[in-house]
Amino acid sequence: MNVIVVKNDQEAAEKAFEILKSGLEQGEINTLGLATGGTPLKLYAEMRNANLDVSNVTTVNLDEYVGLSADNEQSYNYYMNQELFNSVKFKETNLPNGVAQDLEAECERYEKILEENPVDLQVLGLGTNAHIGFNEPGTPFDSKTHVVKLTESTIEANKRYFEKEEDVPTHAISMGIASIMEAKQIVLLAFGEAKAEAVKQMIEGPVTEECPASALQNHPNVTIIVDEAAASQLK
Ligand SMILES: N[C@@H]1[C@@H](O)[C@H](O)[C@@H](COP(=O)(O)O)O[C@@H]1O
Repeated sequence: MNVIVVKNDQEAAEKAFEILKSGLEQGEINTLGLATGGTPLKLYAEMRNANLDVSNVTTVNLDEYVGLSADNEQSYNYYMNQELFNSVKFKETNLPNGVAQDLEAECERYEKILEENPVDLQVLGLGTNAHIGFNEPGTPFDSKTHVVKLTESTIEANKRYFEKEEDVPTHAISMGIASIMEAKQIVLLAFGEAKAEAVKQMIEGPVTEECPASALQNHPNVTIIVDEAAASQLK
């Protein structure tokens, strides 16, 4: 794992953007894997301001809440349109459909998209319990796209984006750990004291399904960009 410690989230966004830009310039990125949450916001601002030509690039997102449609402001579909897709024109964009009638069929549909569009560069955030995508502790490392029951700790951490805790969906559709590990290159960002324990376990802890992000220790090309607060528990 290549670990880079930076001063703040702006510096992290610039570093991640450099990696993305050089991959695009070298024609290495046909499919870009994207994440949501607060963490990648400044990276998406860099992308909006850069005049990138991504007209040949397909995107795939990690996850979506079950029960939220694309016009719901809390949905990840809505977030991606607002933060990126309305301004940066990709060839094609993909997210799971959180309001699909048949969720199992939706997972299969999404996994097929991933098979047809192998991810060249995957951007990841990190949950406070070390989840990646919405793969909570205990998720098998061989998991593909699946329906997830969110843990109390994730609902607690994510309620800041909702009016009240009861509004946070209890389930999500997420790319599995195995789906994420298929990416040729991974860039994970994490900021703030609240992520410090998860960062430590991801990098220095044992590789175990109890710590989903520890799977990344087995990936051949991972760059972790953290600010000083998130790095504060590293040896
Ligand atoms: N499913 C998302 C993840 O993809 C995200 O990386 C993480 C961190 O969120 P934030 O960046 O808002 O701290 O939690 C959410 O639950």
